[in-house]
Amino acid sequence: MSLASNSKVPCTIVTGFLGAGKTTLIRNLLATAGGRRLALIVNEFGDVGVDGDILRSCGIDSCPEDAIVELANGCICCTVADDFVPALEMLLARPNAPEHIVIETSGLALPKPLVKAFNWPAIRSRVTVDGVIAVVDGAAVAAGRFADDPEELKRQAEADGALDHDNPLEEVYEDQLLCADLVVLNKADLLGESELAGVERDIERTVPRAVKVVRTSEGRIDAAVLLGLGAAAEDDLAARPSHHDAEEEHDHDDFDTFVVDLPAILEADALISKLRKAAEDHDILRIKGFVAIEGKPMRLLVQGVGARFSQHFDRAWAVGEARSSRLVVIGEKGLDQDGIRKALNG
Ligand SMILES: Nc1nc2c(ncn2[C@@H]2O[C@H](COP(=O)(O)OP(=O)(O)OP(=O)(O)O)[C@@H](O)[C@H]2O)c(=O)[nH]1
Repeated sequence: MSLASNSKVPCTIVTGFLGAGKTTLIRNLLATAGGRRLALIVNEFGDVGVDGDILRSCGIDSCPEDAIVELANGCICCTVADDFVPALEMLLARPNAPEHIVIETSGLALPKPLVKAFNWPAIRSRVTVDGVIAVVDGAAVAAGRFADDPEELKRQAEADGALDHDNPLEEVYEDQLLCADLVVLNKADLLGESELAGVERDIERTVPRAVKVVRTSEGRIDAAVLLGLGAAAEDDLAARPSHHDAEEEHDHDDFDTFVVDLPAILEADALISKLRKAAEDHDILRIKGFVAIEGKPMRLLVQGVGARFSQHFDRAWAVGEARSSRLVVIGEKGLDQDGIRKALNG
């Protein structure tokens, strides 16, 4: 490695589909980073910053709150010039410059445009992509979330003879895997050995080059495995094919997001039942946010991935903080916003 590349600040890009466990993995990484001075860029597709809030509340000395930049409301792959590069420059200019920068992309972001940005003159002499880590929701892969729907393909073939209308989820999932230096097969706790082996085969079929796959539960993997891969991915773009290589620009037209503000909640379990039913009825991909329960001093963090929900009180409402309930909903284009709002407000 040359002297110049030695002096570059290594950056790790954490990618992975909606709800795969990126924030959970990064929380764990912060806790095991062993005093290394870190900074974070956290990107959300929906316009309520939930992940940044979760990570800020970790209270880890080596990653103070002001070293965490949140870029909500869209995918950073589309706002590289306006948001991502300025955020990186801002972190590099901090008086206590970070030793390593971790970037959590939104679950719908394509990692390749971000890796490409590391070749921009404004930053190329100062940063390098230490590695792209793709977090995979093992349970979602095993359930066929990212596979083409054979029925739909058949229907389209009969309608217009076209066979190229892939599942849009598959396209995002594959783009993320194809860019990876390390694949973290997460949610292993939800799968048996044969399902895990099946998901591993699926990953190997998708990624033509040899990429290490490690199994995890709750993103528990030592920081030493994640940081220091030394990939310099920005010098190696040709090995990372994307479904969007031929396009100047891409969009995320296949997906929709909106925010639901809820009235006073009396009881958490009843809310979760309602959310689960709405997620099933409307095929919602992701729901997350904070909820105020009447009479409770703590706020409830609600997380839904497909129809799987979890919730816990994550911290007390601060003095003067508005106690409101807001959830981000993400799904494929055509989500029935009115129907979902009605179901949740009813
Ligand atoms: N059972 C199980 N649940 C997990 C695991 N890892 C994460 N989760 C849960 O999955 C949900 C989503 O986890 P996150 O870490 O927020 O996922 P994410 O990839 O950051 O989500 P987005 O940023 O919205 O794309 C949360 O409820 C987590 O507690 C795991 O290994 N096993």
